[in-house]
Amino acid sequence: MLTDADRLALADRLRAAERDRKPIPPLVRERPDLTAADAYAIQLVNIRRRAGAVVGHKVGLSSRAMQQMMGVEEPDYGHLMADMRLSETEPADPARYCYPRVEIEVAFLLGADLPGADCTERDVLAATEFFAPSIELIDSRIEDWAISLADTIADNASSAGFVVGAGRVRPGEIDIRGIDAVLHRDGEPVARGRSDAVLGNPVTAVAWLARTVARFGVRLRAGHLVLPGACARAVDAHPGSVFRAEFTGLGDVRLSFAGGAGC
Ligand SMILES: C[C@H](O)CC(=O)C(=O)O
Repeated sequence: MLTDADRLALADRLRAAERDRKPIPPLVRERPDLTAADAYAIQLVNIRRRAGAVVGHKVGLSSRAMQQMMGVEEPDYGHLMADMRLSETEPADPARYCYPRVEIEVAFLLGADLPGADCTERDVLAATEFFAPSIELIDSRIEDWAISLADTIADNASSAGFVVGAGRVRPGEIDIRGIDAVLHRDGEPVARGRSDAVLGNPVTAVAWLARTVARFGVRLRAGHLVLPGACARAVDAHPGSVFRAEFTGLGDVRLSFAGGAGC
């Protein structure tokens, strides 16, 4: 376990990397003793420093496709902040990111608080008001995406932004395990997946999240958004990229990037 001062120093480095868009070497290279508990504490230091509200949470690395892509074997979570919300109509500025990638996810919009340590899949379905189509923009403040589990946890689960499409479907109106999703970049299909790629059922990922955040004194609240994890590989975004994702039964969602230079 790191000391509070060690954690603060690593949080400072990640914060500067994000602010200056200058990625840093993996934290575990310098601190091989960095644990997941240290990393969540570092994540929280930087979340508390940010202006604006927490509007939800994300689960990362909950599908085999993403675990294989990142070389990490277990899920983690991060915070979604109000200023991470992107627009379907306003292009995102690629210069704000280091190595932006786009993922397709079925979003959960919570209509009631979830229980913590005992949360079940039944609780998740009861508390979910709507499912919606979404895209998560992930980014790494660690050089070349060379992340270990602890690196990505400390770096807010590599989250950078999200956009939710207009479609809204209530649980009970759709088989949440059988939603097919396809991501198009510049008109070409570049990734496909099915919602059950996420831990067999995205509802399972949200129940896992509720139980896991409870260990850190956090609850998933009514009005919050939960992204349960990508159901397909993430795809690189470039200046000028235009993405559209289609979800059977849920509708579509778009995200585009302005032209210009990233870091
Ligand atoms: C590295 C990211 O957490 C991946 C992610 O967002 C996902 O798997 O979903």
